[in-house]
Amino acid sequence: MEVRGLRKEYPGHTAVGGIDLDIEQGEVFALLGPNGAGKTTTVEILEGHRERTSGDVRVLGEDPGTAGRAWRARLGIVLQTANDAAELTVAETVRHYARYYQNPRDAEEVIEKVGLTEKAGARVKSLSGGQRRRVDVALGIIGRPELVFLDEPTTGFDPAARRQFWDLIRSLAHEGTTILLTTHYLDEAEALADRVAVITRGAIVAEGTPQTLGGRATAEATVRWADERGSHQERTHFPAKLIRELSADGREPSELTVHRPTLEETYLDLIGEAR
Ligand SMILES: Nc1ncnc2c1ncn2[C@@H]1O[C@H](COP(=O)(O)OP(=O)(O)OP(=O)(O)O)[C@@H](O)[C@H]1O
Repeated sequence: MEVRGLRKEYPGHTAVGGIDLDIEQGEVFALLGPNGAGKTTTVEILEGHRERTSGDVRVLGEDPGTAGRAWRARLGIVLQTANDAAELTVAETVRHYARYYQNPRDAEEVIEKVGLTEKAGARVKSLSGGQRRRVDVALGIIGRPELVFLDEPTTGFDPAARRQFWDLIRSLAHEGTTILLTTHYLDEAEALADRVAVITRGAIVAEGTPQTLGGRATAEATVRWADERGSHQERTHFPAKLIRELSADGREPSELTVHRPTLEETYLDLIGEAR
């Protein structure tokens, strides 16, 4: 996917102010940013669900503004919640959506992948919020999409369901599916994404791997340790050198830790929020 100079203007308000993005096939890419930053607007333009004001956009080789049904069938879109089929059971709903695609995944397999096998016969409307969200995910992947858009996919999931969902995303990526995800959970971005971009006020302020975003990997480290004189901490760009000095002549500094900014701290710095 290639995006160049993407802009979306609303009367009196620029929601997306000219962003560039390149996402490779098979990549898991996370879009991070505070409420109102422009993530959903961007994603909806890429999905072909919203018109852009200007900029060049290519998704699976086509312009989402003009691409047709055949293109759409190659996408998997996890909507914020498809409640229209709530009277149907989980299995009926998934089978129903499968019929829209030429080469769908097996419905039972997808239900199992999202961890709803025990609820396959239950009506969608009887499910909990997190279970419904899993149905949304099932519907997003039933058509064997080449590219999946996930807008805050794990909101409302319990911790075990999130871990299970992460495994599912990893297995899709392993099969070569491209994934574009928005999330407010930094641990989710760190666990899943090959690359992340931070968007704030309609602009991308940083982009990179979760490990290196915003200079994280080489940021000043805080080294903490203790000795007979008490606890110490020192900030340094050269933690290994400091530790070599501390452990000279065979001493072993106790309670030794090296802390570099977490993804969350880096993110909060980037969006200009005080830690
Ligand atoms: N139809 C619209 N008309 C006018 N302004 C809009 C419209 N849709 C979105 N906006 C504005 O565009 C900006 C970006 O919104 P968007 O939904 O893309 O943010 P977001 O990053 O997805 O936020 P969140 O994390 O809350 O989902 C916001 O300031 C929003 O108020």
